[in-house]
Amino acid sequence: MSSLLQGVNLYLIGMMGAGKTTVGHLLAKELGYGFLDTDNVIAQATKKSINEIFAEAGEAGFRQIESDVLAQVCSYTKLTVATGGGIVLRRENWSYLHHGLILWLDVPVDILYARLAADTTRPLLQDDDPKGKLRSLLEQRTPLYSQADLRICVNAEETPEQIANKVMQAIPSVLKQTASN
Ligand SMILES: Nc1ncnc2c1ncn2[C@@H]1O[C@H](COP(=O)(O)OP(=O)(O)O)[C@@H](O)[C@H]1O
Ligand SMILES: O=C(O)C1=C[C@@H](OP(=O)(O)O)[C@@H](O)[C@H](O)C1
Ligand SMILES: [Mg+2]
Repeated sequence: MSSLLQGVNLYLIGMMGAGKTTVGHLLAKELGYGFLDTDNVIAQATKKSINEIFAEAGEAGFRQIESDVLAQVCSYTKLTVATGGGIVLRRENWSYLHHGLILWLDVPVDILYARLAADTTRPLLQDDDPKGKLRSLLEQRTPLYSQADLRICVNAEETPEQIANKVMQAIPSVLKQTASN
């Protein structure tokens, strides 16, 4: 499969809690690729947590660092990259993402909420109504996530391993489409 992707990076996009980091790890192993998580790269580079960056620089400050990191990351090959859920917001990020194959993990809000209800590491969810916030973010971002090359819909029962298998099976169909275009 690694030779089939010919070193082209795989970028995972989707909402907070969609499983980009979890499934991304598994896909990297399957593809024989390296793995990067843009949030982890940001935290390592700044020596700050995502919460600290949002508190000190605001969302706009975080988005700038996120774009800078993505610009660096896309100069490498053979990577599976788990992105942050808001990477789709900036137009310039799409020019980087389109260097690779873009995969949307599409997960319903109820599942996202169940996974993240007790999580304190997503600053945008530190809200009086986190479920409503997830719903409005998903509504706002769906037209953007829809621009992915491949959309994988996930249900509540599917394990990360099953989702990774589903992605691996779906990748050839997208490559065929690209080749015939
Ligand atoms: N398929 C899954 N089934 C159950 N829990 C999952 C699944 N995928 C991810 N999780 C859990 O959901 C939470 C968010 O996953 P994560 O990979 O960090 O998502 P993202 O990077 O998209 O925000 C983590 O606690 C993770 O263990
Ligand atoms: O959706 C978002 O705007 C964000 C998602 C987070 O990453 P995950 O999608 O990995 O949770 C992180 O980048 C930051 O908290 C902002
Ligand atoms: Mg993540």
